[in-house]
Amino acid sequence: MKASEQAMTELRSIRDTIDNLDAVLVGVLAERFKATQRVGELKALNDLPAGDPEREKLQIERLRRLASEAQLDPEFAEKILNFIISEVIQRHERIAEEHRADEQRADEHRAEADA
Ligand SMILES: C=C(O[C@@H]1C=C(C(=O)O)C=C[C@H]1O)C(=O)O
Repeated sequence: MKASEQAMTELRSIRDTIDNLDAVLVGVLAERFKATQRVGELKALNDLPAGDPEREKLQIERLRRLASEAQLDPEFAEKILNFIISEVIQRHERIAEEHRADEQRADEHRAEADA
């Protein structure tokens, strides 16, 4: 096999691995967002704040440690986690707003029924 053919074979094989890993990433992210969706509902139902900076601090410390152990740049790992968490917090704020709007509609209904 020519050197370039060998390189192309290896390139295709590595790209297959990358495609499989991307599929795993999407699956893991989807599971994570399902879990955080439920957290958002629990927070909305119990009037808890969308964000929890204390918890985030511990998560970032832990993720940076895990990243270092896995030879992944901890700065990069922190950036990714912060990006995901800020999306989660926005979603929690939206869930809380929707919950408040539902409550308000229910109050208005009750007031109309009592009138
Ligand atoms: C999911 C939560 O809500 C927010 C999002 C977090 C996350 O995506 O990991 C962590 C803390 C909170 O700011 C939580 O409080 O556990």
